[in-house]
Amino acid sequence: MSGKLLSPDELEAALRAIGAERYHNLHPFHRALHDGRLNRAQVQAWALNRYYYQASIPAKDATLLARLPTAELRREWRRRLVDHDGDAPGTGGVARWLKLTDGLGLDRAYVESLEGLLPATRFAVDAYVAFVRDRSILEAIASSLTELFSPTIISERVAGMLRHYDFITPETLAYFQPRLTQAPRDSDFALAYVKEHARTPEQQQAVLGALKFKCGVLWSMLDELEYAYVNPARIPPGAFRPDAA
Ligand SMILES: O=C(O)c1cc(C(=O)O)c2c(n1)C(=O)C(=O)c1cc(C(=O)O)[nH]c1-2
Repeated sequence: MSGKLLSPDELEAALRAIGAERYHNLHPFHRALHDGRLNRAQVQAWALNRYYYQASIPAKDATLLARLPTAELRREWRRRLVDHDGDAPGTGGVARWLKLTDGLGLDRAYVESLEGLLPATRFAVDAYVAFVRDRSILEAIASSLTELFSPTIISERVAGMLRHYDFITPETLAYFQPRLTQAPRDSDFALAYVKEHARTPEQQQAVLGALKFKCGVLWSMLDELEYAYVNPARIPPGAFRPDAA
């Protein structure tokens, strides 16, 4: 499908419309998480699976960084690596995510081993990393644009989880606070980039397709969490079992 050439602002509106329709804040598992309808084991399963997403983001950003053609772009993108990996042991977003899994009572070595992952988590996250590796730079940058919508979901999540779960504290949710400033900074850059560089109908459709793909990555991770851990729970063989942890 080619379609007509959109103005940069029409392209932005089309991207935002995709988020309004497809972002994972609309998924029933997220609604249940934020509204306090999950038990501790189900929150554990969410955090354990999301760990793989968090831990893979810097690898995804490193593959893109290596392909970026200018120092200016690389300088912008390398900040993301520092945000996630930190610049010393124990710092950065992945380390802060492990504070969440610690706080939920999960064994750190077990989380990091990835042994308890749901198969669909692995498929979805690996597909995202491969997409960013294999597609055009424009599509790779566009696929990060779900972050346009993440500050809203993160604010809802932090407020909702603190209100509803007695096993959640502000310290365990420390991961999310810096994201409220990092995500808008990152997505402002990515949005300006795609608005400037998607100059043909084909490129614009590719950008829109990249965002739809990414929404599907996030959505499908929640689909399997719901299938596996919400009654009637159908946990795949080998995946995290709360009763056995
Ligand atoms: O909590 C969330 O719902 C959420 C969503 C997303 C996203 O929309 O991809 C990211 C994050 N968090 C996040 O913490 C994060 O570091 C991040 C990086 C990226 C990316 O695609 O590069 N997305 C996200």
